[in-house]
Amino acid sequence: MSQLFIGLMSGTSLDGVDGVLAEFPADGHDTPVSTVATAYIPFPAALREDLMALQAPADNEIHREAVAANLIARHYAACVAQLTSQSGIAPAAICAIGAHGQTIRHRPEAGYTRQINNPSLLAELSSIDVIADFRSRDIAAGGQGAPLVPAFHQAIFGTTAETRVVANIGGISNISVLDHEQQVIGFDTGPGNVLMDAWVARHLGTTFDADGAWAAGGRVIPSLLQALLDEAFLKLVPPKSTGRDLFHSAWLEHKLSGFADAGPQDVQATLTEFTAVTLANAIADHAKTAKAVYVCGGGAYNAHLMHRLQLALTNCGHAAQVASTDALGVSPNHVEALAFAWLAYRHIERKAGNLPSVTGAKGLRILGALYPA
Ligand SMILES: Nc1ncnc2c1ncn2[C@@H]1O[C@H](COP(=O)(O)OP(=O)(O)OP(=O)(O)O)[C@@H](O)[C@H]1O
Ligand SMILES: CC(=O)N[C@H]1[C@@H]2OC[C@@H](O2)[C@@H](O)[C@@H]1O[C@H](C)C(=O)O
Repeated sequence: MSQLFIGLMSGTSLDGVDGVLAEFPADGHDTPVSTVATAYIPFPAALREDLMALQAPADNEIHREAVAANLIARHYAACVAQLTSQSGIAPAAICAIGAHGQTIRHRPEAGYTRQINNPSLLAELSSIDVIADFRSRDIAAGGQGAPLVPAFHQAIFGTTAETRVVANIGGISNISVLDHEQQVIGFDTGPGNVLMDAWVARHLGTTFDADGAWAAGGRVIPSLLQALLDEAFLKLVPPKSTGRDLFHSAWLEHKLSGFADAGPQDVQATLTEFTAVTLANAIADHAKTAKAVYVCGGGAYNAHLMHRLQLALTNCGHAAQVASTDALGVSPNHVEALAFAWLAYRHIERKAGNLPSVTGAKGLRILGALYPA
């Protein structure tokens, strides 16, 4: 007998919610995990704008946050409905939903992080137990509350055969260094797609640079790349995490002052390089013996970025080969949602979901709170 869980993730790209319905062992072991169904519900443009506005302090936030949280819960419920109808599995057969919520503020140094959602409404609409608010307990224990996926990466991708890195390139990027001879290292490396998406929206009116084709036709501006790399967060020693709180449009505007003559396509090439170089530097500093870097998140579909990441690693004198998590049998699109299904499974099993070596928490903690169906 196995246990079924749903994982729902909507990340810093603010594009929509990824869902997976997955099967975990009945005995509490981490593997085997198998994906039964997947779904993706894009957010309408108006919700994306509301979520973007909530990333920064402004008027009447409590009301706007609550309204957006209800809408998030309704989109989450639509994603769950798609998973159950696609698979033909009844809600009553599903143990729980792990729902990440939408990050609108991440301030571990101030003692909080906020992932908006209405888990009660989601439980009401789906008739399935919901586990939510995964990050707060780790922060209560002195941790960053992020990144959380390294524990899951270790559980399903860890091996004694090689040291490997899993790099998640979503809105923000993070890495997990999986070396069976030492504790997992994991931290946010800086921007993933967030700056590239903002630049492309402004100049092409699209939500992202498909396959990195626009960036591939531009030239990297070395002095601008240096200006971007001159950021205190990048020099911090882990544990560390970040978000739109730091890497927002105003941050980019500030860096671009003095580059008024730079062509937009060259800026895009430089922003893509910035993501590749910050990832490569983090891997070179913390995963010297890694043989392979497996990329997940939407950035895995940016062919130009993948190519630049490989080049940046080679330029650092690193021998690792870059591939996507498809090579490990999990589609890059589904890794994060699967991680939140796994975190819900861990909660129900009353097992810890955090890694103190990654987040800096005082100890292992069971993550999340349960909202009964
Ligand atoms: N074909 C593609 N070409 C280029 N970029 C792509 C492509 N497909 C997806 N992306 C990028 O991936 C982003 C979405 O990635 P993802 O779904 O991993 O983000 P997320 O869940 O918000 O991430 P996180 O929570 O890790 O920050 C898009 O905004 C886009 O920039
Ligand atoms: C606060 C927050 O939402 N952080 C996200 C974000 O997106 C990527 C990176 O920054 C990571 O720290 C985290 O997400 C993944 C799922 C994590 O916790 O591992």
